[in-house]
Amino acid sequence: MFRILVMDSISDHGIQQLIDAEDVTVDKKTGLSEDELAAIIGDYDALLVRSQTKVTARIMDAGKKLKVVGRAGVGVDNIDLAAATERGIVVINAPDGNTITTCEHTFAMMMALARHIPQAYAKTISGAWDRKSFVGVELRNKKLGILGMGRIGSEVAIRAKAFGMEVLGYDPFLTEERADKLGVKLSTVEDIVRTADFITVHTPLTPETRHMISRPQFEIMKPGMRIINCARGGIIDEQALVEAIDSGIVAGAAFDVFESEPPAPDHPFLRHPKIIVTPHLGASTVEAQENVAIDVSEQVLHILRGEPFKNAVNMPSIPSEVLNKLQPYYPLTEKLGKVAAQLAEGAVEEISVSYSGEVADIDTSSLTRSVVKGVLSHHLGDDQVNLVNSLHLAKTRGVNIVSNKSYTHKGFTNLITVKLRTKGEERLVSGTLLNGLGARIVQIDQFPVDIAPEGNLLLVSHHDKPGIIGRVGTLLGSNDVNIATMQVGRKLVGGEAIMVLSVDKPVPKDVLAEISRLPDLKNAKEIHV
Ligand SMILES: NC(=O)c1ccc[n+]([C@@H]2O[C@H](COP(=O)([O-])OP(=O)(O)OC[C@H]3O[C@@H](n4cnc5c(N)ncnc54)[C@H](O)[C@@H]3O)[C@@H](O)[C@H]2O)c1
Ligand SMILES: O=C(O)CC[C@@H](O)C(=O)O
Repeated sequence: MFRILVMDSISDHGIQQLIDAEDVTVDKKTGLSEDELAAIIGDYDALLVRSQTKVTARIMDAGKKLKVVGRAGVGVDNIDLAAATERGIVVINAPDGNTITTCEHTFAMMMALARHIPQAYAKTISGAWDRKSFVGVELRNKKLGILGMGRIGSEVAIRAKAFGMEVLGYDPFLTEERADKLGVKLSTVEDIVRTADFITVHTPLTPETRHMISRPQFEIMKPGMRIINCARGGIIDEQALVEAIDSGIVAGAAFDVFESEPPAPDHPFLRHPKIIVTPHLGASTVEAQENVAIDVSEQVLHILRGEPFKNAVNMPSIPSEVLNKLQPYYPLTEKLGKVAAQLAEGAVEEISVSYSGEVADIDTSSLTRSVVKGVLSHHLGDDQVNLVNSLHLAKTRGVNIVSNKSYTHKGFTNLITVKLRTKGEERLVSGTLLNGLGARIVQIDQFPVDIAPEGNLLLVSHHDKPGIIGRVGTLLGSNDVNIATMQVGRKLVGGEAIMVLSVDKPVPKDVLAEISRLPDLKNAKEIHV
């Protein structure tokens, strides 16, 4: 008999199949402290949570029988994924069940913002009859910029078209074909920021999306624009937003999520007359809560019964004899994917992985998953992609995956080459495991190099002429950026070349822009590995 613990307010109807199952007993609890949960979790095979319960390493250590943690929702920020993976505990989520509900909440917020509904309601019930203070704007013919065109962003786009809005979308995986199908103009972040009347964000919170809308973006916005966040607190810089509203750039904002939840009682959003808020209600409908609970219950039963399952967001344990052979290649393959993702511009259409030498003798399918994980996690966030779901996520985004093997050695005992094709270009990065030195990148595009894939790398494409290396070094030095190592790769004397510098701290954006403007320099890009 399997024992399942259901925490938080998960829909009773949604978990009915668990209650009905003959091989399962279900206990429901809410509001337990970490100590209280740690004291009882040892009796359970599965734990179901929403976002309230924090599933920490300590809880997992106490959960000696725990095989699966189910998250009734999308974000798994409340679950320690690394700890679960280490302990062989599968973490699953329910990524589809609350898409429509959250999209509808976004629309409710956009309309409430356009027509001042919360403010007008508050004044009316206070006894006033004020029709002058709440003149709104129509959505029709307005430009809506959507940052993040995944499940929720795409649904928002479809509804915005029905309201007669012109929709601009940006997402690293949005191809022109898909944008056309949705009736969305494929745009850049800058385009959206400069021209949109309304902006709504639907990305995960990752290092790349944290404060993706901050002071520099507010400064170039169309005066009178409005902004909505029903995704994750922190994507929009809260302090910078308040300043932009107070200086008259932004006419109003609607937020369902906060950088810290619940927000402190003195949070400036809670008193601002032009900001409307809800307490993370995006997924809170009867339907969505049933959907996510049904989805997660179904998968938990599969896992407990040893049947195939979907929606795992971490890696289940692999038999040790297989893992021993694969283990050294995982960090290399994931890093190759991450580097390739940062080299390529535009939506990724194809990821191709070639294995040659010794590595070709192993079953490389999970290494290909690891490359794809590296590519996708750069955009989707490390907590959303893993070896189990990376190919599935690539497929749902229309990314083609190709892999091939060659048993010749090509100068290295083992060599893995990742090619990324986007609409406009194909970028290549090759790596190897060297005895004693570990993972090395040995080729970028047509240029041979020898770099440890670690930390902050600065990649500079230039013409092979005297003085360039010195000029780049001086600029970095005068801006207090220390160079740890440097490599130059070229095919021909005086031809195209690249310089790869490993630097001790991230290069400030303005310094990067200054480097890009140096004579004989084609491009400078920072890559984080
Ligand atoms: N308010 C709520 O209650 C609620 C409910 C459900 C989901 N969410 C949140 O909404 C967000 C979107 O959920 P989803 O189900 O649509 O996820 P999704 O994974 O389907 O879509 C996210 C999209 O963001 C894109 N993206 C990543 N980095 C980007 C960048 N720098 N610029 C532009 N796009 C980028 C990804 O490529 C992806 O397509 C998540 O943060 C999720 O946690 C909130
Ligand atoms: O209401 C919830 O459980 C949070 C929902 C949402 O933020 C999610 O990530 O699915």
